[in-house]
Amino acid sequence: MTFENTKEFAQQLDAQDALNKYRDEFIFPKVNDKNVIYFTGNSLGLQPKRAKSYVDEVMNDWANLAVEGHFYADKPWWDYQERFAEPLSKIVGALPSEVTVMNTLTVNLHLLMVSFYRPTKTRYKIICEEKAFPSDQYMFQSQVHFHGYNPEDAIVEIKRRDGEHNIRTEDVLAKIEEVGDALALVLIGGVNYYTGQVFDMKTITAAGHKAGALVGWDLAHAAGNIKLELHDWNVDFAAWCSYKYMNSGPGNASGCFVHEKHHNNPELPRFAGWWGHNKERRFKMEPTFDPVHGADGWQISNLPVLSLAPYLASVEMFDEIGMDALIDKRDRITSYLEFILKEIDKEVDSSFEIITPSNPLERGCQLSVFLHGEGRALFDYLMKNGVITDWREPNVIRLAPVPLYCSFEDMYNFGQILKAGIIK
Ligand SMILES: Cc1ncc(COP(=O)(O)O)c(C=O)c1O
Ligand SMILES: Nc1c(O)cccc1C(=O)C[C@H](N)C(=O)O
Repeated sequence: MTFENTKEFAQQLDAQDALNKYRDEFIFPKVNDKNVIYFTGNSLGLQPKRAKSYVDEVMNDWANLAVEGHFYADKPWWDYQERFAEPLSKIVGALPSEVTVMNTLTVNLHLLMVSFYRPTKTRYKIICEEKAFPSDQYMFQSQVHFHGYNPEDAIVEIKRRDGEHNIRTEDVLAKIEEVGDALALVLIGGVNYYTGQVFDMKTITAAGHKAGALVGWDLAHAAGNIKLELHDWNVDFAAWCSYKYMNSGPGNASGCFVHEKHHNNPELPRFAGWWGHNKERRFKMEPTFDPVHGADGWQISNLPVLSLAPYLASVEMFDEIGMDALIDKRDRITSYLEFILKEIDKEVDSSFEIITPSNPLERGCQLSVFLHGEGRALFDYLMKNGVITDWREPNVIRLAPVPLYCSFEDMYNFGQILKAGIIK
């Protein structure tokens, strides 16, 4: 499709966009009395207007029913998480029994490592990506220490080639083969937080299995952003946070995936708690743990229903729209933003380098831009002028035009503000 850098053209794209009406479902912060152009849904999604009524419902049930709310609320609290199974399974490409919601992302990765990182004297290495999100690096290091291994030896990072911003699939596959019999686990961010690169999860999962390892994915930047087929790709486990593309609110609950092939394995260790115990018998207060079938069997504590409420509101909105429609708009709006950036780059005496892959199959909605000719002053200018983006050292701004609430006109307006900020 050929694009034009004009307001009229952007407005025409908005008029043709079936998702444009969802923009009105979100609350935008204002700068100078105008809605901001929000590019940081990859860090914290905007608040869906309908989230408040879901939270109010729990607050009212608590006020009116108190402890009885566990069983007699309209949405009883004791199995509140089961409402997520259907919609969430469609978002991540899983069976309903393979997903659950609980805890937070790094906590869940640690808990899943209990089951899926079981190093032996000879097979103990973990393959991850170079410059993984710091929390993942700390998680790896502490897990490896916990098992008595040396992180420098046990953690194998896949490097970028000199002068390249993204990791090549062929290099991941070569590293898996090289580590071979020593490889216990492959665990990579499905979408890299810094560059927005999408990894070929299907191919990498198959290669990990071929080497005799297990394969998990950190889907913080993938869930609700890209098409996932976790069940069909035969992924062993995965976890994600819900506060980014799934708009559930700051620090909110995480989601987990455990492939059904692991559900009935009595050998698999896990850290247990009463919320993972046989649902029908949970309140019989029995002494021996009998896990619920499926990913719910990894639950530990009774759930923070107040925080699940906005997550449920959001997941139901995804269910209404469907990932295919979302991804269709995502590709159009991301390509339009890419076009705008290139147009502005031609018009000004500066130089931007988009370090995210240009192939739509290798990216979600994030474009990470290296500002060669500009520095932090440009980022500050954008923020002051109502463009909410984020700055990552040394010189990168990340722009995520989230298809649920960003408009094509936002992209055009952003280009004009960017140009004024550079010429100034
Ligand atoms: C890839 C990745 N992993 C882990 C985290 C940490 O998540 P949490 O603080 O919810 O554990 C984040 C985001 O903060 C992330 O982007
Ligand atoms: N969760 C965050 C927070 O509470 C404060 C600041 C940033 C975050 C983030 O989520 C960062 C995000 N994972 C990233 O990709 O940079």
